Amino acid sequence: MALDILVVDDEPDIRELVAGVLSDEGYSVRTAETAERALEEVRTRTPRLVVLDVWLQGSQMDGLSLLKYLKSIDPFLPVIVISGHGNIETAVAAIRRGAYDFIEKPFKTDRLLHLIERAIESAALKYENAALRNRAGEDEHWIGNSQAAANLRAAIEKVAPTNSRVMINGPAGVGKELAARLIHRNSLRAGGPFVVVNAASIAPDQMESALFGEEDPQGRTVRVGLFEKAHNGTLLLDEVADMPLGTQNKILRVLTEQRFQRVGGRSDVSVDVRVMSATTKDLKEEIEQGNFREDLFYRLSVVPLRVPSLAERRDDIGDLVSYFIERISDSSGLTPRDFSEEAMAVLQSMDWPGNIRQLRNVVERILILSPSDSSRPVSVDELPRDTGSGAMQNSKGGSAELVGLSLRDAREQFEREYLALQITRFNGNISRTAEFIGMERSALHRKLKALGVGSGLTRQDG
Ligand SMILES: Nc1ncnc2c1ncn2[C@@H]1O[C@H](COP(=O)(O)OP(=O)(O)OP(=O)(O)O)[C@@H](O)[C@H]1O
Repeated sequence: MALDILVVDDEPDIRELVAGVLSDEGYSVRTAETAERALEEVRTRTPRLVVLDVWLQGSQMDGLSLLKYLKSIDPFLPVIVISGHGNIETAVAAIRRGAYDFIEKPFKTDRLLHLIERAIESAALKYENAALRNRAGEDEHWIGNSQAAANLRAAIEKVAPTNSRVMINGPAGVGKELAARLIHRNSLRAGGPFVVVNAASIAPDQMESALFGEEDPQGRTVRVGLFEKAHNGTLLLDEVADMPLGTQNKILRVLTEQRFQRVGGRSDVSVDVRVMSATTKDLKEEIEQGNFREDLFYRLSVVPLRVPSLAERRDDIGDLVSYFIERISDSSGLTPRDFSEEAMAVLQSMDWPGNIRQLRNVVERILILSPSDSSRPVSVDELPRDTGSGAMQNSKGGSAELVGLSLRDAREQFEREYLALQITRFNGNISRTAEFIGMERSALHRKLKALGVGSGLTRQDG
């Protein structure tokens, strides 16, 4: 996708020369002869780079003020200042106000092109770092060789280069956002931005301003919207079912016309954005209940993709665990450890309601809690018993650890847990416990002793 550059210069020769050279290099170029005209162009769409002559004849607003304004709407927007001979002081002032660099007239076009490349690279790094900071710890690799994972990977590769709108459905933490990211990375828009908006985390009355940006009564941009930030790239509408109905209308319009107006604005902003959506909800049901527009659903769901839950692809758990061990130990310096066969068997028998995100958290927690000198494999005892949402219960509702044990050991373990629970429940009273479980008091005593249960629990014996 051609990068969008705005050239602001009052001298037609320079404007045309620079625009011509940049077009030849494959950039998409807009020009403005005054600061006011530049503002209009920026209003139509925020460019990816601005070449600005700060000495603008015939403009009401001076070049430095224009620069200040550009920086206020996007602090990372690279601006290269052209300065006339003898204007070095102004150029230095421009750098202080956030310009990337300056170039003095007359200049060699090669040098300008070189500067532009460097400025775009440096801005891309800044955007990327900001995105990384927002998403610290996120991975980019698609792990999984199960049939379900392989099918999905094939679908991702197929749909990526098509530019079609994709609707990704699946339970929480299953990798929907990662799937969208991979589609973007494998698409023709890979060089453009990938922007995510989570509809569930934005207040409904802020949604339109977040998506479409905002203008003040003078028509100046006070907020650049996410649609505009995603120009030439991809916008993921995450938790799209939570989008307010009013906003759904407006999105529908953008999808049809690829243009919109900022909140409070009058002029049209035109963008080229591939829109993808993700949802944990059944949108057909949401449509029936009147929460989601059917026409929008069909627009968004040109290609539907379903990401299966982790419980539907247990074969991937081993690979995912190894992957997370490597990633987490690399990024945080924790000592990597293997998992014992029994511990792996336990992980593979869990329900994982929080899916891959939960598995990753469990691995991380185990590595953090590992003794610093431990090189032995992670044992069943080290697995967290409760992960906040009952994950360590397997699908049959049984105790997870039992899966890794022989029948004899499992029976013993079960008896131990069962009796400890009953004794706690009867407040340490052996007689009541014995009566409830249907055992002789003396037999229960013997059993508890043999299993090593109850010494601290038997507070009263009635
Ligand atoms: N196939 C995979 N291989 C490696 N890591 C994965 C895979 N799928 C998901 N992950 C990781 O699991 C975590 C959760 O994934 P992601 O945020 O994409 O899920 P989600 O379905 O979008 O969740 P939510 O519905 O809560 O937004 C992330 O750290 C992601 O990198």
